Amino acid sequence: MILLTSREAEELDFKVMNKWKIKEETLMETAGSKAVQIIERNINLKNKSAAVLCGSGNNGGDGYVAARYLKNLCVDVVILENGHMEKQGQTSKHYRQIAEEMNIPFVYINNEKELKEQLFNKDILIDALIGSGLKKTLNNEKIKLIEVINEYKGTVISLDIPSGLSGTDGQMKPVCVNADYTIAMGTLKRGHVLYPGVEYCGKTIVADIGYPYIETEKYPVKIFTETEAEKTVPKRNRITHKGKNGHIGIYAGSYGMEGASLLAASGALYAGAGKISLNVTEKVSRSVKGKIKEVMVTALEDGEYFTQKSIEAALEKAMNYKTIVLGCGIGRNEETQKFVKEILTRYDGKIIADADALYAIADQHINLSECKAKLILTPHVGEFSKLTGKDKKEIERNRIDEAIRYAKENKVTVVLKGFPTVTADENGNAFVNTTGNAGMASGGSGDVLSGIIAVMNAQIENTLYDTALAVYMHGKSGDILLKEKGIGYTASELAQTVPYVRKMSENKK
Ligand SMILES: NC(=O)C1=CN([C@@H]2O[C@H](COP(=O)(O)OP(=O)(O)OC[C@H]3O[C@@H](n4cnc5c(N)ncnc54)[C@H](OP(=O)(O)O)[C@@H]3O)[C@@H](O)[C@H]2O)[C@@H](O)CC1
Ligand SMILES: [K+]
Repeated sequence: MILLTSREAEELDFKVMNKWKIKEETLMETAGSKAVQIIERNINLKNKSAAVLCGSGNNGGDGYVAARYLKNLCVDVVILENGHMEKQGQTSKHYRQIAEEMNIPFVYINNEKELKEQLFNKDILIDALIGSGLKKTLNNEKIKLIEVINEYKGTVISLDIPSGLSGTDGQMKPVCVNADYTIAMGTLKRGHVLYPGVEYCGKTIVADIGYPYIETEKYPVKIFTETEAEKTVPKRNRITHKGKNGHIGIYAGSYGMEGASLLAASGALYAGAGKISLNVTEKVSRSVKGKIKEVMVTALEDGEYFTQKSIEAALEKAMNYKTIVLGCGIGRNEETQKFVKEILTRYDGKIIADADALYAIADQHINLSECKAKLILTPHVGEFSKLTGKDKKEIERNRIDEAIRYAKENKVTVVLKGFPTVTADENGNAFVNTTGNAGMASGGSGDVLSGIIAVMNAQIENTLYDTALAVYMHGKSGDILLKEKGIGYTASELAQTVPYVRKMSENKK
């Protein structure tokens, strides 16, 4: 499912009207009627009263149409208006006139007091004040109206996007309607899934208003949905064997951080790896050997952390693997960072570079476009800030575009972890993930993810989809655990829940 900025949404409307000759009247009629169908499915409308607050733009136009369908369902409906109604477009005017001819009452709202009076005793408010046409910061008049809406106790349904919320970056300008439901017209906008916008949308439901999919599928940023997971998840036939399901090589852990290597191995194990080899140093091997029976452990060199001494042995072993995980808990010693640099520049397979490997890339100024390996980088915002030299807040404000830019510039796949996690590839395509929860912000969760990504990349053949699927599964495991146990579930449990998620997606294929 595509995810658009407000500008892209505007551009898509324009294309649909001009190239595909679907008229504005048709789009607005469909938007308003679908909205009421969705409302009817979610709320009992019997004996209910509703106010539809319409602005002067096309969002208000959707509101007039919705008011008509509500009236047809015998809802006691009033239309409230605010804004420069004289600049209303022809299509909105047309639907306004129909509502007038149906004797739906109209009230112009001059100030917040009048809005408060009108909302008194109304069960439902349809917010059609401002949609994706929001420009810059709200004026005082609109801010006060939105504050009244946010004190209102009835059910609030925003058409397209809560008024005051930016569809592009999910920021409030500086306030926005706090909706119970948001009915997104045609497509999701970034503001519906980015923080803090996502907290103000309530339940977001997309109304299909008939955009031709050939036009929409061209947009490069998409949500990785359950449907994508079902289509992408690898399916095994009966004659499979462990060699076919991917031999995963993990180079992880150092003295004191042994657990990271085991968690990456658990991620790979429960995601369904064919074989797993865990490569560590002698001192680490003493504590990890035998901890996971299915994992083969090899000590590449003596000591507490990897150094250049074991590069040749590491590269020789790497020839056996389908994908490699590099970096979880390896530490940030200069010698370890040189070990990372040699692997990245000399190995020509697929590497999932995580945690300390990302620090090595930044500290050793490794030129990623010169690396032979096909790289998947999995930074959280702190690591991404280290890689790019950018401020964390700046990255958070623009996490989708930042991930895409970095992936394109460095010819890598990036998994920018956080809320929401963004998986971007070198061609400028990206998936935004909507599974996962705050319980996953705990030690070891990222190590598990690296293992899952390695397996999905070993079992399917499209890096962007494989990686996005792994991110989806990881988050979904967290969602299952949150429901069953609550916050406090562990990274090990996250790994152990992955088979259930995989089964859910496989069964629906
Ligand atoms: N085009 C189509 O075919 C389709 C479009 N569709 C629908 O149209 C919507 C987009 O419509 P749009 O572009 O007309 O803008 P829209 O969101 O109604 O807001 C404009 C008004 O908001 C106000 N306003 C803005 N900024 C402000 C500020 N800072 N401070 C204060 N006020 C501010 C300003 O009003 P004013 O107060 O100046 O009168 C301005 O006129 C879209 O979300 C979807 O619902 C769908 O039906 C599908 C088909
Ligand atoms: K709205």
